[in-house]
Amino acid sequence: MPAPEDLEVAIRRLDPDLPLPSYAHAGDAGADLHTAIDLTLAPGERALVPTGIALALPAGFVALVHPRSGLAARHGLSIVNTPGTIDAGYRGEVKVLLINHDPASSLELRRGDRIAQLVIQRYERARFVEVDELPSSSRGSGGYGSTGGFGAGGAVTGTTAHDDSRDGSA
Ligand SMILES: O=c1ccn([C@H]2C[C@H](O)[C@@H](COP(=O)(O)OP(=O)(O)OP(=O)(O)O)O2)c(=O)[nH]1
Ligand SMILES: [Mg+2]
Repeated sequence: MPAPEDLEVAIRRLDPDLPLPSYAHAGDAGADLHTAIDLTLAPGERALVPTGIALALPAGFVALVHPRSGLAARHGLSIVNTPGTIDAGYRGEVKVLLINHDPASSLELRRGDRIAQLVIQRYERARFVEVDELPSSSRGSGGYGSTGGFGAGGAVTGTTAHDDSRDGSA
């Protein structure tokens, strides 16, 4: 049931037999997206899955493609590029880059299954202003566990983390 304050978003159904994205409950942030195809994902396999819709978001809005937590918890299904970014100017089919993270089980999805959810939100465009020095802050360049985690872990160091030597804080 649309509320008067709902944002109007133009949508094209590229697949006339699939339902439009819909919110399961009032107050939900995510509208569920459906797969337009049957597919089976082997353990570790990924696939770019069509949803049968195309959008024209109003200027200043973005749609983010998020995983559904139930499928993630039960089957290890996620999205490789989570959250996927649907730009306001994009007019092509919305697709979902699914991945089966389960180490042992294949996952079968049927056309029409709800595979992901679309969260539409406002965004800011930045004007990047180059400076020689950034304003100081209490965090500074501390990150990657600098405030402590669980167990004995401290800040992450080594080649997989950000190389601090490039920002002068090493
Ligand atoms: O999960 C996604 C992510 C993106 N897109 C579409 C809409 C988006 O506007 C476009 C480009 O996405 P992105 O900018 O993330 O990809 P890119 O690799 O940077 O491609 P491009 O060079 O086209 O910007 O692809 C999807 O349909 N699903
Ligand atoms: Mg891009």
